[in-house]
Amino acid sequence: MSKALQFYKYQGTGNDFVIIDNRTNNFKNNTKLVKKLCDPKFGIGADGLICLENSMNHDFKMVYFNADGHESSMCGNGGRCIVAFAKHLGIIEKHCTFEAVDGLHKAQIESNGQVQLKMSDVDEINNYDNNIVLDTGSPHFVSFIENVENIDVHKKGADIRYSDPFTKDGINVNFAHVEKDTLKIRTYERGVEDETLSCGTGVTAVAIAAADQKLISTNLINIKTPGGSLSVKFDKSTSGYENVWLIGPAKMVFKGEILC
Ligand SMILES: N[C@H](CCC[C@H](N)C(=O)O)C(=O)O
Repeated sequence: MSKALQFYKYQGTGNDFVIIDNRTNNFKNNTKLVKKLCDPKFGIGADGLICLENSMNHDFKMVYFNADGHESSMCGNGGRCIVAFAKHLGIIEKHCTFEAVDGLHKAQIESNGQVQLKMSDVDEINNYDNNIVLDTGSPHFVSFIENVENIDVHKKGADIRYSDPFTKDGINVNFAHVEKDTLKIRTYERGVEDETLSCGTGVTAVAIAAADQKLISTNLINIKTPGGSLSVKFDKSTSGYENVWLIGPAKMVFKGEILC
């Protein structure tokens, strides 16, 4: 017997998510169900699915699933969207602290509706064949190139994501171009296994990699993705980067019910 599931659809610079208010714990996730809900033909369609759940000591808890149905690492755009959703539900006003897979995140909603999300500190940055590998809550491979418009992101991204040493755990692959202090980025996302219009942890990774490579001279960076504009700010720390914030829009597109 099918049951009606209430859901909300959000997007943050075109990275889109099914969001479920699961404070009652009624939504029993499984890989097959999450994959179907994220499917554009047999379900709602999204890059990922997010459950908002109760937390003992903080405003709420975020549980993130990639479109392949598997629970995954931190989602920066999804983190900004769940904050906007928590405000919609009346759980928070302007500031919040929530639990996620990579620890606690502070966030605040600006008067223009943009959401500032505090990301994890970055303490390890590795070079790999003139590229950069780092983790901003999700693992990222960053390649600075001349022309991001013409690259085949799906093919080149999959080639790297399924190559040793990345094939076992996967990695998100970002192609970026620096123009003065603005970055243009396109991302192949693990777990979507395709290019997404934007990737929040990816944008954060590229901004920090550009600073670490001294390709930019500021610590407040404007980033253009195919889905829209984001900003990243951070401070240098003794071991890497801290006070890392991802800033940008997070919008409810629609809400609905789906039989499942
Ligand atoms: N697909 C990513 C998680 C979501 C990242 C992205 N949607 C973001 O905004 O950070 C991974 O499996 O590492």
